[in-house]
Amino acid sequence: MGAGASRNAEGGSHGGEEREESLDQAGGQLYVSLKMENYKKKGDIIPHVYGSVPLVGSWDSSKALSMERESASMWELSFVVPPNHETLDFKFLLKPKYGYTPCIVEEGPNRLLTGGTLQGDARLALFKLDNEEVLEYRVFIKADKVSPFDLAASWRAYQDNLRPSTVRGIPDVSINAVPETGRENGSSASLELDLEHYVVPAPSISANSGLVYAANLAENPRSLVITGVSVDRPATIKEMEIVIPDPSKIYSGSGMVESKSVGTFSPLQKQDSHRGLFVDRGVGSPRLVKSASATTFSFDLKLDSETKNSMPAAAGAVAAAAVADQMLGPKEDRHLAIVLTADFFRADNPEGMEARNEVAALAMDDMTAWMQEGGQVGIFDATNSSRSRRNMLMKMAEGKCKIIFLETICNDERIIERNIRLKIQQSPDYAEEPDFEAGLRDFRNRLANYEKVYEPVEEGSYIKMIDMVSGHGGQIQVNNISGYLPGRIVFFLVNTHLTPRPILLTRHGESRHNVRGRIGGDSVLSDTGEIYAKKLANFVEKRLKSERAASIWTSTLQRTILTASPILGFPKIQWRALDEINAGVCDGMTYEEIKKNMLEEYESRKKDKLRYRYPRGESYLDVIQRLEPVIIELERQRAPVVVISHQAVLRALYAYFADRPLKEIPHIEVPLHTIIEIQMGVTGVQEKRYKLMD
Ligand SMILES: O=P(O)(O)OC[C@H]1O[C@@](CO)(OP(=O)(O)O)[C@@H](O)[C@@H]1O
Repeated sequence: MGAGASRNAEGGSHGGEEREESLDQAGGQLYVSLKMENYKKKGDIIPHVYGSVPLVGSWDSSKALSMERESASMWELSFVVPPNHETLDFKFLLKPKYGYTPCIVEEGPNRLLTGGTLQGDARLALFKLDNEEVLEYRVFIKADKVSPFDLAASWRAYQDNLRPSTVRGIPDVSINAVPETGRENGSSASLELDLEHYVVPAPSISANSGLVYAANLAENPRSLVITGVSVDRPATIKEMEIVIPDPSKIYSGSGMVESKSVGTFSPLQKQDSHRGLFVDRGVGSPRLVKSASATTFSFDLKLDSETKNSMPAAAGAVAAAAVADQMLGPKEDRHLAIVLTADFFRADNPEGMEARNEVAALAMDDMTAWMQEGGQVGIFDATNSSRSRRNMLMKMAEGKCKIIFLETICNDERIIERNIRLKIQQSPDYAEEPDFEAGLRDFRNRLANYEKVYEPVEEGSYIKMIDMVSGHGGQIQVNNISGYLPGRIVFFLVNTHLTPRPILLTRHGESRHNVRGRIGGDSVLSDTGEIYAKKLANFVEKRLKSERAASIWTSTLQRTILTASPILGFPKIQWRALDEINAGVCDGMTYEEIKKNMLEEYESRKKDKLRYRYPRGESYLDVIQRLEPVIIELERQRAPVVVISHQAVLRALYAYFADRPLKEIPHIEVPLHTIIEIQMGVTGVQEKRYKLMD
């Protein structure tokens, strides 16, 4: 493992107190490595470990952790002790390879690890067999304080070397191999083969079930979906966009993030009644509307401007950056626009050109008006492939917003071909074209027309993303970009992609605190919660059976870790950022108790649940802010992720993907024992819910 204060069975310390303390502060955890050595051949007996924490069976020998054979004579087991368990009592026991009995517990007192130090000096484990024979094992115990980064690095090393790690239990990063004997889920926990059986409609308030959020309709070029003009096929496709921030609107005197919103503006939205308002899930944006006629469009903008005093759905990442920008960045960069390029009318069609410029100007006007009302980052979604068009936009933006052009270039014929096909299949542009081949011809002609007028961006501030779609290699060029928020936008763009993959969100199984109506805390699962954990494992096994690269993310609280524990065969990663909202002084209380003993607090929360911060705890806005790295990491992942977290946290995450307004977040329904599947991909974001328990 990586750096860390290390103590071995001899009680020697390999790291100073100072180092240990700094690891504690960095969220270090105790990584325990146990080895047992015995040269006598006892192949039918397997050493196990059981002890005082749920990870090692809570003194239930049937839940003891089995050690792995490291060599002919050596057995090994590694695990990470939950941060809340300062002390770990444990013992070794022997179990037969087949069946549970006899189960022979080692002689002598319990072994005790306190704060990383082993008490006592028991370097032998003695087991009395039935025939009075004593079986002797040499014991090696090592306890290291490790940071989550060390654990993540160990997982990466595992991936690089394709060598199964023996780390098990509940580390920040762990891998549970699927045992040869298969799962031991009880029958009450097994699921139907057909997962569709468990599908339930999303609650009406979320209103997004079955609805496609038109996020990034095609990887390249996004804006081509808005056109209906015929031309030839180019070898490369290019596009650009602009973003506009207004940090002045996002920072209130109270020190909280007050507002931030991101919008996507397409010139064609003004004239094409088929088109929906684009939603860029990555940065939050105006709400999706199914029909974006001029009226709907302005109505939608109005909706957004009404929320100008609130940050839009889970835009914590950008908001944090914008707050910093406000404090640290240049004051003149009030607004920022990202402009898409790649035109759709023929250059030799003067009427078309005029109409096109007119709608572009109208959309730009809309965007700047929206900014005046509180909008911060706007995405001007058009092709803008000629210098003259870009000049026009820059002139219009003068004194109103800062423009960053975003040009994406794709030289990969296969990706272009895939996108063209997706476009014909899924875009409303071709909804009324029954002949797929005719659609293809039309679109290829259109692309050829873009090529004729295309002039690479070489002016102003720009970001060029070259061949970055596949996730392998590629290049990003950044010119004349400064300020915290533009920097964060670059960071976001580098990490985001449209590879289709599901994200499964679920709360932990019912906890004992849930049963008693107590908030927060770190209780274990109720019996019902344990059944859910098994059903979830069953579900994940079926749903992700061919997805070996998938991973399971939990918080650092027991109820999520225990919910994840029956899931086998996938790496598990703990995130402190996924911990439940910190209820501060109210932690462990029921809502009734808060009302009775702290009426003012109760009322304040009721009045403004989003901004209310528990004394010595957190607000929803705080939770949203701390989710930034999780969101970026979820955007970056190309394989499925199962996120097992908590009510408040999942409300915020869900709102980000479903593009729900900020003010709704604290009230979004995220029931227990329900899986929300978010399907990410080139056609936007789709949602499906599964309810595993009645
Ligand atoms: O913001 P509210 O609606 O109080 O919901 C958050 C609460 O949900 C709870 C359950 O009441 O979350 P969870 O069980 O998912 O960890 C509390 O721990 C938490 O304080």
